[in-house]
Amino acid sequence: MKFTEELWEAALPIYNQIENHSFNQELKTGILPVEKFKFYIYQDSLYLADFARALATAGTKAGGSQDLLDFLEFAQNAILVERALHISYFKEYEISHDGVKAPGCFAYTNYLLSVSSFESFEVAVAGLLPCFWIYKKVGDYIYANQTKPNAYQNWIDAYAGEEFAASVEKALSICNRIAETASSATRQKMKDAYITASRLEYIFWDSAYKLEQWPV
Ligand SMILES: Cc1ncc(CN)c(N)n1
Repeated sequence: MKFTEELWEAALPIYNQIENHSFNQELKTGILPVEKFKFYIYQDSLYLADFARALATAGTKAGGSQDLLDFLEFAQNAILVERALHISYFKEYEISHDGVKAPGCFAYTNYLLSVSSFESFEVAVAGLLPCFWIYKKVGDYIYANQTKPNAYQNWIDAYAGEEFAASVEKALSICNRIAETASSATRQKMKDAYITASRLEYIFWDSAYKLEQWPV
């Protein structure tokens, strides 16, 4: 069994909750209230800036230059490709640029920055993997089951698309390769990091659905 298959099995209950979350169910049928989508897009724009930093930081820990290049390319895509999608939504929905990270976004980005800064390349890669893989799975699921026409079609197409799929395949293959030579203690830490990030993915959707705010 590939290591990533073990990861998938370990976090499957969390993934199922993400797929069934009202945010994704309503995105799928296009009935998600626009104010929740706007909240999500704004939070995600804050998320992507730190996600890119975490990817670049993880890359500096890679043993080989190809892995470094791949992580730098992932970081670049997070800013140039995923952000481009956000920019069009910022215009369409007139989303303003002022605001702070909600608690869910704050927790998730801080985790990614911390795992990429203070853990090994192996653990950092596993901690960053849900950002790729869960989005791909959610994108594919929504694409296959969506109600058409759907107000959120561009978002759905981006994460169910081939360009994103190629990055996900690359991240999965790096993770499998480095897990092969990792000790069992490191593999356990990789699994823990993967599960933590998967939980934070759930929290991020949930935060958007609830329009989560800090206590005042
Ligand atoms: C919260 C979150 N996680 C993952 C992705 C996909 N890179 C994203 N755009 N936002």
